[in-house]
Amino acid sequence: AIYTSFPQLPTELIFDFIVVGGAPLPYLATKLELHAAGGGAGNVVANRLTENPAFSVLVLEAGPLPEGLNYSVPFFQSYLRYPNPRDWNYTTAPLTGINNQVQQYPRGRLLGGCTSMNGMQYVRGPNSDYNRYARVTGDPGWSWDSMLHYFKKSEHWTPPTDGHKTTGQFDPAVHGFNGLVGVSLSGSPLGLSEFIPRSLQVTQELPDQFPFNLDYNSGTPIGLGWSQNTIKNGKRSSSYTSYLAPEFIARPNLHVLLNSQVTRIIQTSQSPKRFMTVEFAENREGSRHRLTASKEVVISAGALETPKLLLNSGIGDETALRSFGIQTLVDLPDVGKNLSVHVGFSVNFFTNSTDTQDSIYLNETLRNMLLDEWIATDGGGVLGWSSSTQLSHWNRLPDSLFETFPDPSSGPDSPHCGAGPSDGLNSATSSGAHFISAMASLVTPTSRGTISLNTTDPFDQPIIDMASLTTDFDIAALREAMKLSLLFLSTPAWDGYILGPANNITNATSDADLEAYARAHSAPNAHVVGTASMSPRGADWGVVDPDLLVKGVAQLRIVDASILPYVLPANKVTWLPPLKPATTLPSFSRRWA
Ligand SMILES: Cc1cc2nc3c(=O)[nH]c(=O)nc-3n(C[C@H](O)[C@H](O)[C@H](O)COP(=O)(O)OP(=O)(O)OC[C@H]3O[C@@H](n4cnc5c(N)ncnc54)[C@H](O)[C@@H]3O)c2cc1C
Repeated sequence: AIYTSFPQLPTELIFDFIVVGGAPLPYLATKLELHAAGGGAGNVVANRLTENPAFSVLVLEAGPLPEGLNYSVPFFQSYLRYPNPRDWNYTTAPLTGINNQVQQYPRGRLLGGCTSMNGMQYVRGPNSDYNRYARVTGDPGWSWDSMLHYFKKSEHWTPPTDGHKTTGQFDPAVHGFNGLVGVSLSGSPLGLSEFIPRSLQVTQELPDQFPFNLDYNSGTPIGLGWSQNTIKNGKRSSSYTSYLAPEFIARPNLHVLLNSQVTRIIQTSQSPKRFMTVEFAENREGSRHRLTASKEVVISAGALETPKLLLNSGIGDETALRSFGIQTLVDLPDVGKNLSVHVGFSVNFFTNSTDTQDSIYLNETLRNMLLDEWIATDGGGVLGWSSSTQLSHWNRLPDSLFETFPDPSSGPDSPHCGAGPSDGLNSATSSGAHFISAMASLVTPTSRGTISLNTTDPFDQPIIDMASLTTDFDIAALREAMKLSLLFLSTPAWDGYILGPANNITNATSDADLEAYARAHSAPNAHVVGTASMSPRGADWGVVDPDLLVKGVAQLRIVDASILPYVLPANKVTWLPPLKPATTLPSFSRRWA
């Protein structure tokens, strides 16, 4: 059952497992299935554990349910951005690499977490990155060959809503057809008349830089291919809609308590150290409640809240904890360190096409008409697709860059940058114009940030130091990524389609100009990981072992994105702070061609 407040929770219940927060990425979901015998992850853990009627599981979620059409209609994901009462509404610490900007940073505070409000792009990442996880942790269970089976197990490949023939748009051999997370190609006609054929033409005009890739989720993502999204029959497929679907919520041994933020986990034994009790409250002023698990506490609070929760519970760096007057119960210096996040921005061009997604943002009548269609056809039409892009590409950067810098990628099949043109601005706008956007996004960042306490009040946000673009490599690499994006839009394929650039990009003529442009327009994007990183069993660094148990503690597991030692080069910009593009047309020369 789902309860919305603590008094509704039946007092006679006893829980084997208490899960804090719930919303793993698809790839984490699969990993937890890999470890189903020993533990699990967020809603996935709760689902898989309660397959066994002998286990009783409680999920504690800080936020409410995702209610309302915006959470279900894929295209409306842009309307879920800041400010949103179901978002944590964070702001970053000043971003020293991005001209000291303080930026909004979105995170879902609702059941399903970010999977209930994200961009829905389904991108697994390269095989060599999983093999690096296996190498770095000493656990072959993290290798691509081990994971592929679980990717397939978690996935429910679904035909696009328009029923078009998908031969040549994906490789069925690498997909799963019987799992719980819906994945599909676009069923939307948007951009079909011009944008998509022109984009595909680029793969013929510049096959070395932009080869066509049948399926970027096959383990070798380089090239341009058809986007795959976690959408099922034109509706968002989140960890809530899939792993907590009504047939699972009906299980008598699965309980979800909403509006309950865990404020601390409390030590219950010294040798071995156990933290089996969770303390939680509805809000800052609310009464503190406590519940104790008999088998495990499983933390799935995400890469920002998990380290904060550990630190407030006395698990972290002794010196830092002492400065806040918190007694150190487990000295784990790496809690909150190693934050790794993609960074990028969108280069926007005016187009003379009106067949772009801007029309839907600009025209309320059209929007309502499309919504009527979506409702009447139960998910059909343009709104049944995420408001990002139908094609994506991933690229390696030029070898010349690695004469100066070591290559941070996991191997030759792993990209450094993710891009992909978008038919329209990547965010809702009222600028009155039509755009084509070229995302430039660095997906192998070498900058590392931190999450640290700001105060000891668990209802205060932590200090979120993303540290984006603070290494020489990162800024040089983003500059090269930007050149690639501009190159993509410079080919004859776009003749008669692109009118000229917005955002003054033509003023950037030298590398120094491009870097300045990147620093002025970039944002750390929404794919933060690494703040409670895995390391080999017995290592004196890291926070969890490869089976995700917290080092030095028994029966306490972390199963969210914070455990990944490196961010996967597996996505591109899906969120940007609101853009304010110029509405006049600057002069434009195709200098990048
Ligand atoms: C705007 C946006 C767009 C994105 N687009 C994409 C995309 O297109 N494709 C993609 O793969 N990824 C995307 N992502 C990233 C992806 O959604 C996240 O990486 C992923 O959801 C992280 O999962 P998680 O379980 O680590 O944390 P989260 O999804 O953040 O879940 C954590 C959950 O724990 C709850 N919680 C936190 N603290 C507590 C506490 N103390 N007590 C109780 N509950 C707590 C939270 O409310 C939340 O429900 C996007 C993210 C955002 C924000």
